[in-house]
Amino acid sequence: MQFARVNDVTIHYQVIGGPADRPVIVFANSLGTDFRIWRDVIVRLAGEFPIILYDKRGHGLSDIGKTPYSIEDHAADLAALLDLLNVRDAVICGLSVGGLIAQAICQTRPDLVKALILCDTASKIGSADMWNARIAAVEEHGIPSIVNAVMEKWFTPAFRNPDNIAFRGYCNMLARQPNEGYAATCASIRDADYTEAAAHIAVPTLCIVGDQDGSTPPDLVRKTAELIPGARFEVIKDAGHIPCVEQPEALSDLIRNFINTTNTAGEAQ
Ligand SMILES: O=C(O)CCC(=O)CC(=O)O
Repeated sequence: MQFARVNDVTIHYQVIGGPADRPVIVFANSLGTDFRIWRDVIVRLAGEFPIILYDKRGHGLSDIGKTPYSIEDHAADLAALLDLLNVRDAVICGLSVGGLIAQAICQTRPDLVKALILCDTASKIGSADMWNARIAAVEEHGIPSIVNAVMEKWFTPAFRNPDNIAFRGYCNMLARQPNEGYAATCASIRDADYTEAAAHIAVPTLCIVGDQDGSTPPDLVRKTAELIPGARFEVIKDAGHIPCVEQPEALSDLIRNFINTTNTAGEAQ
């Protein structure tokens, strides 16, 4: 296990070595998850690319830190971690709030970003009312009280079969995140809007969405892709909000193909 101290929080991360002449892929996960959600993608891409995974503050084995947070706080943690690891020009693959963090870091630290993969995310996610209701539910009754509702957005009905032990495991993953870190991250999503910034993204970008995503549906992700100059847009079949869990092969193929067809000068071919 690897831990780093950045911005007064302990961050849990993992580095998986790969060919030095290939870009580093940095995976930033979604609300209420830790970096284990990428496992089935990592086993497919390991050996082809160096890989970095991490738990954002308030999630997994990372500290909760001082709350509330902003997306810029999350982005500053990731930037500090990459500085510590001497990483520049990475491909940042962000899922949902991880995609907001990727958009933020693109603005604040463009030297760290060679390309963006925005997975099941948007330039703005949800409304203030929706996030305030979610924060109130978590503060009053804890994350377990919202697990069933959230799972309907995360996964397709086929995956939500009660006999699917992986489904049970991901319910546990969400329920066991710290309430305070989860609620603080909800507030950071509520307050983030990268709609104006999207037009200024100057790196090759791939936007991906599961066809049954209930949190950031295909139309929302398509609209975000349309705001970003030259962005590609792909839909993964039979997936909800977390395609790295439900359709890891399709997602890995899209990531590999995107990187392999993006030249070192930073232009999509
Ligand atoms: O998944 C995220 O990072 C935020 C978007 C969302 O609303 C997902 C959820 O419902 O948990």
